[in-house]
Amino acid sequence: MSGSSASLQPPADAVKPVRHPDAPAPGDLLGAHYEHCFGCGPGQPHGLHLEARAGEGVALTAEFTVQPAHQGAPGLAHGGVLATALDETLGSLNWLLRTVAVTGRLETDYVRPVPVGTTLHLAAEVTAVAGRKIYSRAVGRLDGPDGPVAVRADALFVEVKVDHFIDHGRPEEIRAAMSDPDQVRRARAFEVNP
Ligand SMILES: CCCCCCCCCCCCCCCC(=O)SCCNC(=O)CCNC(=O)[C@H](O)C(C)(C)COP(=O)(O)OP(=O)(O)OC[C@H]1O[C@@H](n2cnc3c(N)ncnc32)[C@H](O)[C@@H]1OP(=O)(O)O
Repeated sequence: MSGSSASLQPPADAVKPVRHPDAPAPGDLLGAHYEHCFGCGPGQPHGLHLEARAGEGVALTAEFTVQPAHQGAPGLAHGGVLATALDETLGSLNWLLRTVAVTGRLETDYVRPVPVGTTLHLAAEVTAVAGRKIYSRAVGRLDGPDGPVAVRADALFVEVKVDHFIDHGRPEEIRAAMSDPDQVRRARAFEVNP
């Protein structure tokens, strides 16, 4: 079962997550954090184009429709693509904390196959925070927000400085992200680690 490994159990000194006062209002779309992100970027032709919407507290919902480009077995979503959808959904939670963080660990359960053409309805929440470590979980359902569970994940994200991307990313993409005219994406990339 996802989340069963010791490193996904919050330590005793973990605290409840605190929604940032400037987090998007419940119901608001979060938008993409980067034009070319495979998970959420509008400029990524075969990407997931996942759309996340803020919920109450440090929780959100997201939707992703499985396209023919996302197949593994004929007519079925590739498991890695489903893990990406979970990862992207969980990663989007960090915007509600106004924290930049990257996935350290992601554990997934695949419960039901997900056919091409299906819209996966995802729901995710941060469960605990301990220093730089952010613990979260997500579930993806078929046929609607209350439909049968297809996938589940537990994750540990680790807070990083923007330098993480500048030090490790390719200069051309970093430059492009820095000059992105989209103000929301720039805010998500650069205004969270003052
Ligand atoms: C200029 C342009 C800007 C653009 C701005 C864009 C902003 C928005 C981008 C977001 C993108 C979203 C997209 C979706 C989310 C991804 O997919 S992110 C991409 C996939 N993830 C990665 O590439 C991460 C690669 N790994 C790393 O860089 C490093 O291992 C990490 C995770 C930063 C940790 O390294 P570190 O900073 O040296 O921290 P470290 O001291 O090792 O660990 C800190 C704590 O975390 C624990 N930990 C670390 N890794 C693990 C693990 N794998 N398992 C368990 N515990 C762990 C450690 O045990 C430690 O615990 P404590 O000792 O404090 O109790």
